[in-house]
Amino acid sequence: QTLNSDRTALLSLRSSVKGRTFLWNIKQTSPCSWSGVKCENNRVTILRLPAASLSNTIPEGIFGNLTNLRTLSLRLNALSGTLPSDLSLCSNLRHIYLQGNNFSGEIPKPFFNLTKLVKLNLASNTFTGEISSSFEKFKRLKTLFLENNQFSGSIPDLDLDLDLVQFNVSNNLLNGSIPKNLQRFESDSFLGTSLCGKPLKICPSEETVPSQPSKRAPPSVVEEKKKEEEKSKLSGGAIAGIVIGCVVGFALIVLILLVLCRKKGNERSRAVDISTVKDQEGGIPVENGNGNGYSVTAVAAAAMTGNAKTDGPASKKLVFFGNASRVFDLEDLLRASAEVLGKGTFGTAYKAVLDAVTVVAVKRLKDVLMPDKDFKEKIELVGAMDHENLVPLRAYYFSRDEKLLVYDFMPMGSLSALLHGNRGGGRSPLNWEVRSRIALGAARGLDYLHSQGVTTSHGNVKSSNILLTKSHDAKVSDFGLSQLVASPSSTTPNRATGYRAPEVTDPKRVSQKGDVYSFGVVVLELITGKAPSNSVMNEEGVDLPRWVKSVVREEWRREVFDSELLSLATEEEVMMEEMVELGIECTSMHPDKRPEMSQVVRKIENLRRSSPSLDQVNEAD
Ligand SMILES: Nc1ncnc2c1ncn2[C@@H]1O[C@H](COP(=O)(O)OP(=O)(O)OP(=O)(O)O)[C@@H](O)[C@H]1O
Repeated sequence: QTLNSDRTALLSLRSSVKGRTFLWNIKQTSPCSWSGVKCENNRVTILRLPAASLSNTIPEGIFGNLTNLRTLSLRLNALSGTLPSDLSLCSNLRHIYLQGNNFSGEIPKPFFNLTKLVKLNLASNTFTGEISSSFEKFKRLKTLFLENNQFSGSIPDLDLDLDLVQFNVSNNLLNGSIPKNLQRFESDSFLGTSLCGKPLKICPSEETVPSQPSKRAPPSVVEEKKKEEEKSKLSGGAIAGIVIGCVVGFALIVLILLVLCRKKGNERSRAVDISTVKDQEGGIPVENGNGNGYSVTAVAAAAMTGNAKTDGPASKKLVFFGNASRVFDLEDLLRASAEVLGKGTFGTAYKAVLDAVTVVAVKRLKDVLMPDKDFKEKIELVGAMDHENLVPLRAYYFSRDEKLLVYDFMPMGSLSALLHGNRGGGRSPLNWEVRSRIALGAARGLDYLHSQGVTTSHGNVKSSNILLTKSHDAKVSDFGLSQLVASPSSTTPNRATGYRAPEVTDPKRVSQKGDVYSFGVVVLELITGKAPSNSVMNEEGVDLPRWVKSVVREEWRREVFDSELLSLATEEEVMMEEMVELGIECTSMHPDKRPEMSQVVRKIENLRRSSPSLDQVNEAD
C-alpha cells in the first residue's frame, strides 16, 4: 500500500459521503496537501473532516486502504449506517472521533482489534447492542465516550481501570449495577440510564440484603448504612415535638420581620414618597407594582437608605465628571423611575428616567471592599477616560454602604443582545458592514484605554459590555471595574469565563494581552453568531476559539460563519476570512503571540478599507 492507494481511498470516500465542503483540489497528485489530510512518511496518518456536512454511509473498502491512519475525526456530520468493518484494518488508529453523527447498529466485532486506541468518542449517534467485554481489548484507552446512544444491557466489569480517565455512558438504555471499576466516575457519566449503584442510587437488590450478617462475612456497606439509619430513627413523639417547635419558631420570625418591614417602609415613604417592595438580594426596593413596567426609585431608595444611616447631608451629592453641566442631582436620581436592566458581575444595572430627555444607566456596585479614599481615586481615573467608543461615566455617588455609577444610557442595548436575541424571528439580519463596524469601534475604544499606560486594561471585555448607539456604533462599557470589586470566585463559572484568557486565573489580575484575547473571542462571536457559552461547544468541552480553530481548515471557513452572513459578495467573504484569522490570532494561547490593540485597529481599518461595498463607510471612519 502506498500514498497512491491512500489517495484512491480518500477519493472514493469523497464520492460516497458527498460533503458540501469537500473542495479538495484533486488535480494535486499528493493528497497530503488536501484540507484535513496530514501525512507522515508518505502515508496518510490524519484525516479530520469535522462539521463538514458529510452524509450517507461509508462503504466497505475505503478504510481498508488507509492503513496508516492514526487519527480519524468525522465528528458533527450526518453520516449514517453501520461502522465499516474494514476500519479494523487501520491498526495504527489512536484517536477516533465520530460523535454527533447518525451511525447505527452494533459496533462490528473486528473493531475491537484496534488495540492501540487511546481516545474513542462514539457519543450522540444511534448505536445499539451491548457494551461487551470486548472493550477490554483497548488496553491503552484513556477516553471512552458512548453517551447519547441506544446501547442496552448491563455493563461488564471492564478491566480498564488503570488508564481510563474519561468515561461516559449517559443517556443509553443500560441497566444493572455499575461495575466496581467504573464507580469512581461522577454520576454525570451514568445519568439517563437505568443503571444503579455507586455513584447513583443503591441497587434495589442490595437494599434487601438481610440485616443479620453471617458470622464469617463482614457486614456489607449497605448493611452498615441500614443499621445507622435504624439507630438514628426517632420516636413519633419526638418528631411531633420538633415539627411543632419549628412551626412556632418560623411564625415568630415572620412576625418580627413584618413589624420591622412596616417600620422601614414608613421611613422610606416619608423620604421618597413612593411605596416600594423589596427585592430578593439585599432588601432594596425594586418594584412599586404600579404596572408601568418601571420599578420606581430602585436606585434612589438604595442610596437614600445607605446614606441616611452613615453620612451627613453634605455627602448626599453626585460627583460629576468633566465639564458636563450638572443636569440633575442625587435628589432627581432618587425620584427617577428605574427599571432593572440586568444583574452582572459587579452589581445590578438600572435604567433611570429623570425626565423626557434625561435617561441614564445606573450601576449599583456590590462587594466594593476597598476604603472610600481608594475607591474615589480609582473611580476618578475611570471618569477621566474620554473617547467616542467608550460609554462615558458621567457621575458617581458613594457612601459607606452604597456605590453608584451613572452612565449614559445606550438605547440599542448590548452587542450580546443584538447577536443572540430574537433569533427565532422578527429580527433583521446583521450584515458584514455593521459587524465589522462594531468590531472596529470596540477595538478603538480598547486601544484608547490601553494607550493610557501599560498597566491600564479593561479586564472584562465581552459582548454584553459592548453597547450600541442608534447608528450601531460600538461603545465599550464597564472599564476599570474589575479592579474595584471583589473578584468572583474563580471556581464559579460566570458569563466572563468564555472570554477570559487562559493565563488570567484571577479575574482581578487583568492585562492588556488578556483584553486582546477577550476581544478576539468577541470577534469570533461576531463572525460565527455563536456565544462562547454555546451548548454544542460546551458538550464537546471546547471554547469558541478552539471550536473555530478546529473547524477552520482552508476551504471550510464558511462552516463557521453565521448563517446570516452566507449571502456575501466574494470580496466580503475574503475579508471575513481575514477577520476570522484576526480573531484566531488574538486568541493565541501565548500572550506574546497576540497582537497589540493598536495593531488590531489597523488591521480592521485596512480590512474595511479594501471592501468595495464599504467605501462610504470608510470615509466616515
Ligand atoms: N449604559 C448602559 N446602557 C444600556 N444598557 C446597559 C448599560 N450598561 C449596562 N447595560 C445593560 O444592562 C445589563 C446588565 O449590565 P451589567 O454591566 O451590570 O452586567 P453584564 O454586562 O451582563 O455583566 P458584567 O457585570 O460582568 O459586565 C446588560 O444587559 C447590559 O448590556
